[in-house]
Amino acid sequence: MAKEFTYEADGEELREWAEDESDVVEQARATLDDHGVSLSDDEIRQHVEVVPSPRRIKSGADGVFDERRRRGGQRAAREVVESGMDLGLGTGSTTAWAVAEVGRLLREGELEDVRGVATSLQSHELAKEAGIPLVSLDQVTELDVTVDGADQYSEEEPTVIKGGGGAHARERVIDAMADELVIATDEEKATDPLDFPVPVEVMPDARSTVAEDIRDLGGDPELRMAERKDGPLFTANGNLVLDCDFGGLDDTHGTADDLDDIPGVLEHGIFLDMVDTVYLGTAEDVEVLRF
Ligand SMILES: O=C(CO)[C@H](O)[C@H](O)COP(=O)(O)O
Repeated sequence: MAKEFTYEADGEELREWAEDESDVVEQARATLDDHGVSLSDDEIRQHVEVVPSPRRIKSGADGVFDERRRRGGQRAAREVVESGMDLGLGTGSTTAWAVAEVGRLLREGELEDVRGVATSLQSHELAKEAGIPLVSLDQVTELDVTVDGADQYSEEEPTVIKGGGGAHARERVIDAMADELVIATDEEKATDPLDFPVPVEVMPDARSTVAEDIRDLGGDPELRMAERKDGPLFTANGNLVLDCDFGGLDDTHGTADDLDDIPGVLEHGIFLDMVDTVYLGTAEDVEVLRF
């Protein structure tokens, strides 16, 4: 978890964040000096909160500190999570705010007896840091709620594309186990038709034949490369990911069925008929859509 300082000076909101508290205090002091405000270190610390660390999140600080994502994730956690629940914890920058918020509510005693099941190592680590008791996926068969994110969202049906973080195989299992699947996302991801390249997890040895089948369907598959490692990205299941650009998805069900039928495809990122509620962070507020 990182640390964030927020303070209002002359009607302006001052914000600083850092991985460590000592760094954020130093940055805050410099910013306050620029605004002619003098606070002691202890006073600064009173304006410091625990926030998700961008370190392990693909979209980095820009994604994590996007106000719309913060708003959508936090509000979803506050409104749907209740004491006693078993909770699926999604992956990505938006759900990171939901996980952090559940942790805060547990620390402050507003929630109790919540157990989380993580959709990825990223959300597992974050939940651990946030103080959410975790159980492994094979210890549960049902969940009350899963709060997950989306790479793109269409109100038609409603449908989401997932897998930008490469966690969509495990996300599908945990999303499907929940009585209620809540998607926390932001207005920029809402579009119709969906045109985000569909992440397809494939058996490593089958990547060429699967790519050929995807081209026959009209898609343009691109092997996802790792960052800070030579070669492709391997998922938590030891597989590869083909990001498949179909242009606009005019027939989402048809494309999903076609991908399901390709031997060697472990999972794709088109999630149909699963979403119950969407928390869409907007510039000023959060739009809640129930299906
Ligand atoms: O599907 C996912 C990971 O596999 C994420 O939920 C999706 O990439 C959205 O992430 P973010 O909220 O950071 O935009």
